[in-house]
Amino acid sequence: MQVDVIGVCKDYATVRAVDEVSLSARGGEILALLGPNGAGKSSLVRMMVGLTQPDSGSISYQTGDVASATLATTQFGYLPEDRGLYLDRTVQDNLRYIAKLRGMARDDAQKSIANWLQRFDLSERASEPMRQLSKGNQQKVQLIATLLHSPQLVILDEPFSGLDPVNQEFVLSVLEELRSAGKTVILSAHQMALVERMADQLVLMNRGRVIAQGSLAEVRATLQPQQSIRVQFADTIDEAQLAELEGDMNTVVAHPNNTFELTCGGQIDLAQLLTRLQSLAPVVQFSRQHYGLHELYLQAVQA
Ligand SMILES: Nc1ncnc2c1ncn2[C@@H]1O[C@H](COP(=O)(O)OP(=O)(O)OP(=O)(O)O)[C@@H](O)[C@H]1O
Repeated sequence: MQVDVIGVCKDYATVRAVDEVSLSARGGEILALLGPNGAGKSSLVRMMVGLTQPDSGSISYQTGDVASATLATTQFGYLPEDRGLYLDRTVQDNLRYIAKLRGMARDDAQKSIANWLQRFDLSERASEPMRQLSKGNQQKVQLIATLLHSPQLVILDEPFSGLDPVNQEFVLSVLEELRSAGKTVILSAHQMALVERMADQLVLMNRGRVIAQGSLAEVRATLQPQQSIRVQFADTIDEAQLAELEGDMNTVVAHPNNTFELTCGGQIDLAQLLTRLQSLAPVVQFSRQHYGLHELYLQAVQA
């Protein structure tokens, strides 16, 4: 299924929560929404699953040749930010209830529930009230409730929150499995290292707006992060000479062994910089630090 969000805005009383957001999520792809608290991620996903309506713009869904402005409950699974299962009811009762809401036949529901409980290592907890489970295990039951009817579109608001590293890895593998099965996966998350490993498309939001989107390489190109360069000269150099280059640099930090850490803007011409450095003394090492998603994100939202 393809989800197309075009120029969507959403206002609450005094705040524009979502501001002219456009994106396309496709089958067989994981799209990750990233952004600080209050960036508008939950407001956006709530509109994508039809819980609220955009004030302007449009959201449409395409399955094969069939386009629609709405989703049937069987077509999507949604993990809400404020989790919604009944704490006094057992794990099994909760999941049966959700399966019924999703239109599953009793036998299919039972099989799917048993299968997912086993995969999430919760089979033995099936008859316990939700309240007795740890936060992480409650979260796993919520995930099962989202996936048990095998929806084409899976939308997860912070699926990793409350999970320990082992369970985060497990959920990551489940999401990759969904992608391999051709499902459309949209999630919001704060765990950059996990997102960087799995997402095909990133949508970085801040104050309701998209500030960068695309693959990690495309996001990097859009944000043009600062470059951090390490240079080592063969001989001692006159630091005053290096300082003359400082017009181009944000910072120059000296280290032992004629080594310097240079920080400069994203657009600097590295070949030209190297030539200029070589005019000071022979350069024996010249390397650029690789920025991961975490650093890109921090630079972007703190700008
Ligand atoms: N129901 C609501 N009524 C009024 N304001 C709201 C409502 N829901 C969200 N907001 C506001 O809209 C903005 C975006 O909030 P939203 O929850 O979408 O952000 P988020 O990116 O999901 O944040 P978080 O990472 O903290 O979950 C915030 O300023 C928030 O206070």
